[in-house]
Amino acid sequence: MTIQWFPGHMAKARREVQEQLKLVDIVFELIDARLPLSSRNPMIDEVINQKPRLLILNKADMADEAETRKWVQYFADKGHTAVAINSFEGKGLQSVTKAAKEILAPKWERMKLKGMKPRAIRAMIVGIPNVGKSTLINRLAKKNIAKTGNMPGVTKAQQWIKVGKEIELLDTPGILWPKFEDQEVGLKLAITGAIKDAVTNMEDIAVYGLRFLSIHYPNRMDERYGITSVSEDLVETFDHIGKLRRVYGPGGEIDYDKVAELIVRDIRDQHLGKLSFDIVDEELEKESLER
Ligand SMILES: Nc1nc2c(ncn2[C@@H]2O[C@H](COP(=O)(O)OP(=O)(O)OP(=O)(O)O)[C@@H](O)[C@H]2O)c(=O)[nH]1
Repeated sequence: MTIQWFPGHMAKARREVQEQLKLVDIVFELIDARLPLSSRNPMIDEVINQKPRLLILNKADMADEAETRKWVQYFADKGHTAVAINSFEGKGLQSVTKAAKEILAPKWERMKLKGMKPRAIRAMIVGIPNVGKSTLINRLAKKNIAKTGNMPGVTKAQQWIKVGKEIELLDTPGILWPKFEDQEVGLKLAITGAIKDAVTNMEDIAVYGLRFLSIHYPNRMDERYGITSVSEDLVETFDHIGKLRRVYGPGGEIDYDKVAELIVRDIRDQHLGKLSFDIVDEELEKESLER
């Protein structure tokens, strides 16, 4: 689903999430395991405020496993529990319920001491578009009930989905906007397919992808394209890949648009393996320079 994020829509999305937040004990913040920073809503801390939160790194099947492990540790160091899952195949779902119970254990203990009857934990999922919110809801509910997206102007009664005995999940996820201000974040969202191609230039995405690979995954690039770096003259690199993969136009010349598409498709379809585009060590370095 494509959403145009105009200021009015952002304000409405935020209001809706804040209304839903009143109903729940914990927020499941869904992020893309390939982009644990770039796929987060820029205002998320403010929106969620002090509500307990579990970070869920979804699509872990497509991310670099070593990076994902480091990201889970990174968030733990910042005081957030994070789990990595694959909603598509339903892998790691038990870690979600287990972590939610652990996060809320002190509160439940306090309730028990006050003589209150134990009840199910109420949760909701929040995340940017395309991060897998509906897929996860369906997986947790074990049947197809989540609607994709919400319709403007239609107020829908909230429904609770039972997840085992101990968790109740709101059937409508909170959809918040991605980061826009940073061009690199935009390219990262585009290369993973989180942003629709129509709003981004395919050549820019391909060039970004190749440069990223040459820095972080040169061996994978070598295996696929027989090169480990991107030439100063981009035409040279595109010619090389075009010839290698026989991407010719009707006149026998290299078709650069198609070469760009091929590179992006190769990356998205994992022909270069599992890739992460937010790199923990880079982030830690940035943070240490800012200090
Ligand atoms: N490989 C993989 N694909 C996934 C996973 N989770 C979701 N997907 C795919 O990601 C795409 C988006 O999933 P949705 O569940 O529609 O995402 P959403 O966050 O509900 O999207 P919006 O309705 O746009 O807000 C779909 O093609 C899913 O099949 C996962 O863990 N692994």
